Order: sequence, then structure tokens, then C-alpha cells
Amino acid sequence: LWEVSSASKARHNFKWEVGYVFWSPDCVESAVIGINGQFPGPTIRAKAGDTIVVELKNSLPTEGVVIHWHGIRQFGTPWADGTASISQCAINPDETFVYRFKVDKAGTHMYHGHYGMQRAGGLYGSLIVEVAEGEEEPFHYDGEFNLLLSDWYHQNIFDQMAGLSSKPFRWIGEPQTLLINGRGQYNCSLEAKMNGSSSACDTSSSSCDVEPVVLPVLPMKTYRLRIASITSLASLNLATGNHKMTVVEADGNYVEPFAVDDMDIYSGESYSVLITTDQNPSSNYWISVGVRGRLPKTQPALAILNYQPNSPSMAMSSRPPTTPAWNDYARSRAFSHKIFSRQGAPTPPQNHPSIPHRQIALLGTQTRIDGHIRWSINNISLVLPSTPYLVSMRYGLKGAFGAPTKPTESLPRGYNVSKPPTNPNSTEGGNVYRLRFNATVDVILQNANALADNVSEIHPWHLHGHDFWVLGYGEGLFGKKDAAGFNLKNPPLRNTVVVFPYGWTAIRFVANNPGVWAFHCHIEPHLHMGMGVIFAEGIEHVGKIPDEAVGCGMAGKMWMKPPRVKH
Ligand SMILES: O=C1O[C@H]([C@@H](O)CO)C(O)=C1O
Repeated sequence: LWEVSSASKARHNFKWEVGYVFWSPDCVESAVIGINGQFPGPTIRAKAGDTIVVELKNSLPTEGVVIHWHGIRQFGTPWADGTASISQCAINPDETFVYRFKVDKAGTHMYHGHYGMQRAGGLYGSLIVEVAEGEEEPFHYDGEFNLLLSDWYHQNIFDQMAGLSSKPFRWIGEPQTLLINGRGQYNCSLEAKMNGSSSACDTSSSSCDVEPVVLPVLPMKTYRLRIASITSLASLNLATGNHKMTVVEADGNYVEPFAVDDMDIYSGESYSVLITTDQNPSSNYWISVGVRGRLPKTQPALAILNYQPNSPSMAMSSRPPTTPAWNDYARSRAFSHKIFSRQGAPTPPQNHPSIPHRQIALLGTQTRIDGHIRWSINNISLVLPSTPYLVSMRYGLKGAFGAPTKPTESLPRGYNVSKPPTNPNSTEGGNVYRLRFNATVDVILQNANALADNVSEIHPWHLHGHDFWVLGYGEGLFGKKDAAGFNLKNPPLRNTVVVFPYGWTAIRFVANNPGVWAFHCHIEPHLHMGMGVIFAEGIEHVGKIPDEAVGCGMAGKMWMKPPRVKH
């Protein structure tokens, strides 16, 4: 997984056009951001070491666009990370940008919009990297299926964004439908529909049939399910009922295999699990996907494990498995605590008095700016500049992002994480942490009570440009002594990790990838409300940034050479 053999490497060329399409993901039609007229976007499949070239044309009439390749570290190509205002200028309507990057190791990944809330608008798809030619996975399976999980809102993203920045605040609420591979049933469970009890279904949608997700399997075989969550808000749990799942991969890294009946999956995370079809083959079986971490107002999504040669629509002999109670955090913690890297995986730098070279503690709080509700990190709510950071830093455009501020990196002493912030006001800022190239950096993600009493939410944090080791989780305010309990032996490598309510999560990574990288809560409205920071490292080692990534903000003005005109 972490070694790229020198066997033959392929190049995959794609021509994509991003535009609005009418689509009915859950039988309710709306304008959805599609790729080549399709929602979700096409699945990319490649092998480790291959090069992906996506010629992306923006056919959204009045919006810029970018695509982030979630899980791909972009070694040597930081301008292809697809983060507007961070790694590149947003691609203007009618313009084309070429994303060219290497997929350096195998894993289950995804891609999605990273500008405004376009991801929530439907701009996403799967990116699956198989092991390099001639190499083998460290586990056996006879077939595989891909399950891309998402949540869906009937309110369009413009109304959502306007609400989030309104005074008074208008929260987006819970999603209407959970989707598997872009398909779901609004106000209607697939079970009720299949049993013919359509009274349980919303009548406006009863005339519409969204094809259920069916996994055709043979008895007594082993299948790999690739599961990725790209939800806007929902934390999910996937349960297979009669079939045990053995977890083998998390975020493109092998884990020490462990068996579960159900598993949590947070936005931005991916897993592979193995299931063996060892149940009575005269039946089909349900797979359920339900909401965790917030009081659910959304029906679970269902898929069908269809033992061949049964008909996929035959009556089920069992009910869909129920996913755990939304607020059973002990169970969620227990699942997270089961994840360790597979034997032989790289371990974090350690055993040296100077390691970590730096510890950055990030306290996430819900705050107010001028009466608007925001999320802040160390009391600064992230706003992005008009000149992409990668460009302004690489070319030394001082002033492109205002006065250089040094955000704080320690926790306020004695902060009471179980009460609303005593000073709920914060300011907007850039939140840029410059990391010494090759430094070993620990980050403590500290959660706390939100603005309302007795509320603290789950935040899955995603780091661009890196995998990181998850060193540990704890409850309450992180203290120096907690570092003694870090797992340095077999911590899992990931790119997304959950921070539980009122708790902290500690990660470690090596700042060895020249570029400017976003690190943020993967909940779409939370990022939009400022819940993120920027890491910059090894800028002097960044190669030539393609011109198309550069032409906006201060860089756009400086590089613009008006043609000479004759008088
Ligand atoms: O960011 C959020 O805002 C609301 C709530 O805290 C205020 O209405 C909510 O549930 C969030 O996750």
C-alpha cells in the first residue's frame, strides 16, 4: 500500500464537463451538479502509480468550480489538490483546468467539489486505486462492490448558504434522504415499498421508482465492500445484520483486521470490509445505513445483498438490521478504538526528545461574529482570500492575504469544555500555520460545548496532502499528561478522523509535502461557517504552478499584461 513498484504505469485521460442537470436522487427532482450529465460523477479506477489526467470544463453558467481528490496526497502537484483559494483559482464558467496527478498508493477514495457548498450540491464521485500491477492485497476476496454514501437535501445549496450566513441564523436542518451510490427513497423505506405497503411511502413519490442498490453475490464467497462517506452533515452507521464484516482498510491504509456487525463512518472517511456469504442462500439480506451523532429525522437507507440466483425483488425473510442509537457515543468510541494499523505499517517518528517538533492544539468552538453564528478554531473563523495561498506564498506576494497573523496554537488554560464559551465572539482570519519542512507535527483537536447548553457535536477532520497517525482520543480538556498515553506502536494512518463531543483527538504527521494544505471539519456547513485551518510547508520546494491555477486575485492583476494598442 505504501510502496509503489516500478511495474508498468498507465495514464488515464478523462474529459469532464461540470454542469447542472435535473436529477431525482430520491424521487424528488431538483437541479444537481453533475459531471458529463451524470450524478454522482463517474467512478475513476486506476492502479497505484498511475497518472490521472482530468480535463475539467466548467459549464456551470455563473459559478466557479474546483474538484478535490480526497485521499490523494498530491506529492509534487500541490496545485492539483482542488481547493479554491488555497491551491488554485476557481475555474471560471466556460474555462477548462487540467488536473494531472499521480495516485501513489492503493485505496478507496473519493473526489468532490471544494468551493462554496458545491459538494452538498451533488459534485462528487468515487476514486478507487487498486494495487499496482503484479502486487497483491494482503487479504483475499472473490468480488467487490462500491458503496458511496451521502445525504441529500431538498433545499438548494444557495438557500442553504444564505441561511447559514443570515441573521437570525437559519440552520440547514437534517437531510431529507440518505443515498447509496446517489440513490435513495424519500419518506419511504425500500422495505415498505418492496412489501407493497406503499401507504408508508410519500404519495408524491410513489409513482417514481429509484432503483434500489443491489449487490448480487454467490453463496460461500468473500466480497470486499468499499464504503466511503461524502455526506454534507450526517454521521452514519452501516449494518449488515446477518453477515459479519471484517474491516481491512481505512482511508487507503490497511488496518489490523477486526470483525463487527455494524460500523460508524463519518463524512470524509472510507473503509473496506470483507463479508462472507455464509448465510442461507435461499434468502436475500438487507444492508442498513442509519444516522449517528444527531437526532435522526432521516430514514435509514437500504441496500440488498442478493444471493444468486434469487430475484432481487423476492420477499425478505428478515427485517433490515437496526443501526445503533444515534447518541450511543460509547459504542462509537469503542469502534474507533478498535482501529489499528496493520502489522508492518510505518510507525510515527518517536523516541527522540525533540519529537514532536511542534504541537499545535486547535480548540473548535461555536462562536458569533457580528451576531452571525460561526465555527472558530482558537477563536478565529476561517475565511479564504482572493489570491490562492499556494500562489501568494510561492511567489511571495506579501499583502495578498492581509497582515501576516500568527494564529495561537495552545489551549486556553483551564478552558471549560462542558460549558458554552464565556466569550462567544470571535473574528475572521486566515488561520495559516507555517510548518518547518520535514518537521514532525502533533495536532490536538479539542472539542467543546457549542453555543447552546449541553450541546457538543461530532466533527470529522480531514487533512489534505497527508495521511496522519491517530495517536489517541480522550474526554474533556487535553492536558500535557495525556500525551503519555499516545499509541506510538500501531496507530492507524488516516486522512480523516472523528473528534467526539466534549473530547479531543491527537494526530501526528510529518510536514514533508511541499504545498498549502487545508485541514478542516468535513461537515460541509461547518467548513462554510469557518471550521478549518491552513498548513503551509516546504513552499520553496513547490515547482512551477500551472498558469491556469494562478490568474485570480492579486496574482491575476500582476500577471496580466494588457496588449499594446496602436494609436
Ligand atoms: O452548526 C450548527 O448549527 C446548528 C445549531 O448549533 C445552531 O442552530 C447545528 O446543529 C450545527 O451543527
